[in-house]
Amino acid sequence: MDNDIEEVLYDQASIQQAAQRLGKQITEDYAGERPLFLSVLKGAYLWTADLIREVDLYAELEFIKISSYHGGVASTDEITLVTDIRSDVQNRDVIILEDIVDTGQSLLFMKELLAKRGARSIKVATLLDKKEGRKVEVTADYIGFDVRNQFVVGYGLDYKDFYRNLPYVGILKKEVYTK
Ligand SMILES: O=P(O)(O)OC[C@H]1O[C@H](OP(=O)(O)OP(=O)(O)O)[C@H](O)[C@@H]1O
Ligand code: HPA
Ligand SMILES: [Mg+2]
Repeated sequence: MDNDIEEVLYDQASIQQAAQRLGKQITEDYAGERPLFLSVLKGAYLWTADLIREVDLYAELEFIKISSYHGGVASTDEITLVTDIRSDVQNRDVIILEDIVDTGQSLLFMKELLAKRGARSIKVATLLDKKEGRKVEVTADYIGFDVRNQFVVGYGLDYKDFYRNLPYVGILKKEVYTK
């Protein structure tokens, strides 16, 4: 797999540092509260595992599965809710956990869904923020790293459902998806 990577952007150590930094911030910001972490599958599974272990709060964890890329390198602009949560988010302080915010459409979908269901507050902690990719206006509150407008994989992020198990985030060589 390493041969398919143009450049490693963030290795395990820098991702751990980002998790520690954001975990500490969330712990301070939510002191005395019991937030609900909502991890967006599949991409956010590793980030979720690392980030929440850096948070010292009575927090709950739920998973929701949505999809828009269907394995490709571009958003289909259509969000499919694959697996919903069963718990009630009404009056809850929800922290959405994402691996990446790119066009922003997945995040906007999530925010609208939670708002409609009566969440008290909604914040977002993302490992990567690709601001140049935005098609809709939406922002994250806790950001690990800003990335340029290139297709990245690893540490949860996929191309055709592969590369999620790379222990780092890297730029996928163009020839891998243009051939
Ligand atoms: O800001 P956007 O352009 O909407 O892109 C961000 C979303 O796209 C990816 O999910 P994907 O649809 O690939 O599903 P996956 O997590 O199962 O890979 C990623 O995990 C985010 O959830
Ligand atoms: O750059 C990306 N890589 C993998 N998945 C993604 N989903 C949105 N942007 C990306
Ligand atoms: Mg994907």
